[in-house]
Amino acid sequence: MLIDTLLKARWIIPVEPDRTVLDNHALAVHGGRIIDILPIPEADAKYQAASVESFDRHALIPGFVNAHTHAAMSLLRGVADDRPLMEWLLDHIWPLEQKWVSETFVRDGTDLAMAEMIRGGVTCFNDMYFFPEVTARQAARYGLRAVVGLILIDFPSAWASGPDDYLSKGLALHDELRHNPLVTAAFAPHAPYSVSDEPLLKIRTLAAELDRPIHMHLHETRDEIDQGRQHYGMRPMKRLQQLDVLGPSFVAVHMTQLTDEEIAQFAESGGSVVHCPESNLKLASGFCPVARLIDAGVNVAIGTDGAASNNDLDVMGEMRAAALLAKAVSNNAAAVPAHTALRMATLNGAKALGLEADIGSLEVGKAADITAIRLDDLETQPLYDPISNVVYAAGRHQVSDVWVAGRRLLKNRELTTLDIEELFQKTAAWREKLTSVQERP
Ligand SMILES: CSC[C@H]1O[C@@H](n2cnc3c(O)ncnc32)[C@H](O)[C@@H]1O
Ligand SMILES: [Zn+2]
Repeated sequence: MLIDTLLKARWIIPVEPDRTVLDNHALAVHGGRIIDILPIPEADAKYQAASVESFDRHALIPGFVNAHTHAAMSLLRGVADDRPLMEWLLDHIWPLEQKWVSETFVRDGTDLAMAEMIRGGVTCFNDMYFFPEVTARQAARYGLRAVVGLILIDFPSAWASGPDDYLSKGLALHDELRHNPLVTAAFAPHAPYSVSDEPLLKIRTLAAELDRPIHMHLHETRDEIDQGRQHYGMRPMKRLQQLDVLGPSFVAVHMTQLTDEEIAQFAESGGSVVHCPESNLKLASGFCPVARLIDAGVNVAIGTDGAASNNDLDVMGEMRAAALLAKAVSNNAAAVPAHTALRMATLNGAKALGLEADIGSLEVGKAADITAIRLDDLETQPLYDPISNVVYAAGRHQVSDVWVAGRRLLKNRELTTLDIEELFQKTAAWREKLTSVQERP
């Protein structure tokens, strides 16, 4: 049988259904999907392929899913380090965004972020930022899978004049994306302290009607809980419960402040949590109780948050940090073992975004969203257990190749769709602009 591509690999780590690692197997890819997984000799006998590639020192794994980011904020990397969330946001980031965010800012920032993510093995990102139609257009243009946030925040921005305008622009974008094979939409109300009840109720209804996830920052810091108590007389999660916003399509980002009762209630709701360990550490927001959430049955995925709070978009780094932190926080070295961490960074992200039928694991019928990781480097030798080395030893510099829907976006560490020199030039120009403007009397 003639197919598009045969990818032969020393190891294939499918993630689903279990911890199995396939030795010397091949992935048969046709029409952007995995149509077969079989031992190399059988693959050679069964398929003729337009392209045959051998990854004899590599593991092929499902592409990473960055389940929470603000891609365009890569242009703000390092502008306001070493501050707690509210000071960072209110005194630095929001004033900068009010001044600089535009269609071109989002285009150039998203391109930079996508280049970084592709080189880090990410094949899908869940974004929340202004001008989401620009993020959607750039993702489709350069071949990365994305879920773009139909954002809503109570205050006006360069993108929308107020809650109703955010909603109508979001709905128009959702309509535009209906038949897009790579880019879909999720409702993205910013946070409990920045979105009032009325728009939240509208989002609840629309999300149910259109069968879209609701992606929101929640219980990020102690300040957020205190503010919720003062303004609404209750903790933010309770308010969302009362508004009936929680449910299986709800994606709560951060969740560092949780009582045992809230963990049980969130598990009962069927929602997902996106854990962003490095952003939580850097902003000193707190620790997400990942092991307790997983024990309660919650689907926990992994996100980087934006490059202004992290300051990178390295999902492999987050995956490792998530595994290590979970052990320290739960005082249990067995918490979040390597395969669980890998699953959080792939399949659980896909589940949170409602994309698990299509991506998140290497299975027949799923899209060919694949990442190749070199395991013959100094840093990844000796090798006893490929999953251990992928999670605990390898880093994003070992990512050699990346495919999304069968299209190769990274070839032996070279980006195939984005021009790196152009990215450097545009990024330098933004840095110049942001730093050269001084207030004159
Ligand atoms: C409405 S667009 C998204 C909005 O979120 C801001 N943001 C970035 N990181 C965080 C975070 O960790 N917590 C809360 N808000 C964050 C970003 O600057 C945009 O204004
Ligand atoms: Zn965020």
